[in-house]
Amino acid sequence: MRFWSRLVNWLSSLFWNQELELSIIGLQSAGKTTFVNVLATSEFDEDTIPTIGFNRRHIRKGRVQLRLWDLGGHPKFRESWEKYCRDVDCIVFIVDSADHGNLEVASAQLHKLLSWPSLQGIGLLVLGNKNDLDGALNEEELISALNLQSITGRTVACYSVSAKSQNNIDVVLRYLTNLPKKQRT
Ligand SMILES: Nc1nc2c(ncn2[C@@H]2O[C@H](COP(=O)(O)OP(=O)(O)OP(=O)(O)O)[C@@H](O)[C@H]2O)c(=O)[nH]1
Ligand SMILES: [Mg+2]
Repeated sequence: MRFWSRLVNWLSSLFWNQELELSIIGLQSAGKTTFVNVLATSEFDEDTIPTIGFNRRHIRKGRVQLRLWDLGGHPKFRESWEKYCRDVDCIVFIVDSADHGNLEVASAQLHKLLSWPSLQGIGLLVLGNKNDLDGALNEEELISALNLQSITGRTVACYSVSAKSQNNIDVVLRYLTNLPKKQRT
């Protein structure tokens, strides 16, 4: 029975709308809410306020409905990240790639989160945001600074983006809307 219902779900996903559940995490001020707003409206809105807890957002892109958890990055909200990442299809980690002083903390928080057994195998997309700013790390430098090469047992992708100038946002959107559901290895 389980097999048949899975087969029917898979076949329908080929022809009808797909839903993808994503969690957007990262330190405070990395630009998570800004990024989600840009995905939704294609416009940069400078007037974001720090996210308290989380925002739930649903964004339709073609056949794909993105169901997002935009989580607060302040230290007091980080303990709850795992709870919102357990059942997602992909974890999106956003980092301010020009904020060199916070890269070590960002890396530590990311690896701490990924060590949860409940998150084993869930795909990871790392976005180095704010590449419009001087001194922003490129993708290669980000991979090294966040020690992404040490991550095993899951699919990892990394892009340098700017929510402000919308640089590479189309590439990220293409990546997300082509993700298979429950991208677990
Ligand atoms: N220069 C530049 N500034 C950006 C970019 N993206 C976001 N910002 C700015 O960064 C600041 C923080 O953005 P938010 O989107 O609120 O950050 P957040 O990660 O949601 O922060 P929390 O909700 O506190 O976790 C705002 O002033 C944004 O305008 C970008 O690509 N470039
Ligand atoms: Mg926010």
